[in-house]
Amino acid sequence: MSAGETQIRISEIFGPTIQGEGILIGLPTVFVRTGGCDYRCSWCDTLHAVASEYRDQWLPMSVDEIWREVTRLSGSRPLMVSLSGGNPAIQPLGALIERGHREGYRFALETQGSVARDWFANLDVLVLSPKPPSSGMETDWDAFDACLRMAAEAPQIALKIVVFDDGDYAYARAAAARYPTFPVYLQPGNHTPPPPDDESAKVDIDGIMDQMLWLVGKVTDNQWFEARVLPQLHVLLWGNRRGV
Ligand SMILES: C[S@@+](CC[C@H](N)C(=O)[O-])C[C@H]1O[C@@H](n2cnc3c(N)ncnc32)[C@H](O)[C@@H]1O
Ligand SMILES: Nc1nc2[nH]cc(C(=O)O)c2c(=O)[nH]1
Ligand code: SF4
Ligand SMILES: [Mg+2]
Repeated sequence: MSAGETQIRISEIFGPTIQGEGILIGLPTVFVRTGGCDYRCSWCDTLHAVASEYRDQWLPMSVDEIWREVTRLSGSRPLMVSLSGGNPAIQPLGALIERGHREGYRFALETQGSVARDWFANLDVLVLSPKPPSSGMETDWDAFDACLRMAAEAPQIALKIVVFDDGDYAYARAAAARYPTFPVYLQPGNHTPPPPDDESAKVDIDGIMDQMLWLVGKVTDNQWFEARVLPQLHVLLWGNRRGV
């Protein structure tokens, strides 16, 4: 590593798998998951990339090192790279995106919208996932708007909102009404998120299906015809396993 070279805190890099959520669902993707988050959602399904007790599992990596792993996993064939976390926006990812773009890769970023970066402008897809009341977090809409301003040039912007209950549903409707031009994806909450130390933790698929049916009933009963309701496909396929 040369002096001053950018280091990015990485929790895991995995794939190719399919994108299991939201606007890119089904698309072959390599995931680059950064470590660390400025939020602590009560139901976070990725605590191994959030909680400070897992910090020693996060490796500082250079753009070169990350890129070598992405190209190894993808067989050097350009595909969609999803930057997730934790909150990937708290890491310096601009140079990584530039590097990948030079080789024809595309980049999507998943973030809660609490931290805006100028390099959002270079993303191909920005997925903003503001957190509803059941998460225990409060949305700073000024910060959220700043993220949108930074990404004004990004070709695709989508909202993805997790819904566990009526309060979350009302929040999702209000958030969507604030940003009527963006597609909105509603995602049923997984109420059995994996404990970080137990990769084989059981998932309650029947419960998630019930949640999905309830959510579909809500949008159809309320005639919210712009909303799209999608489950976490990777959870249906592989349960609470990590790295899929
Ligand atoms: C783990 S987060 C990482 C990126 C970023 N911190 C965020 O929250 O958008 C990726 C996505 O998973 C969703 N998610 C987290 N825990 C979940 C759960 N228990 N059930 C359903 N979706 C969940 C988040 O809302 C977010 O849309
Ligand atoms: N297949 C798959 N799709 C995903 N979509 C969002 C994910 C995430 O954890 O950010 C995720 C993930 O971990 N795996
Ligand atoms: S913002 Fe995302 S990564 Fe952070 S705690 Fe919430 S769901 Fe987990
Ligand atoms: Mg996940």
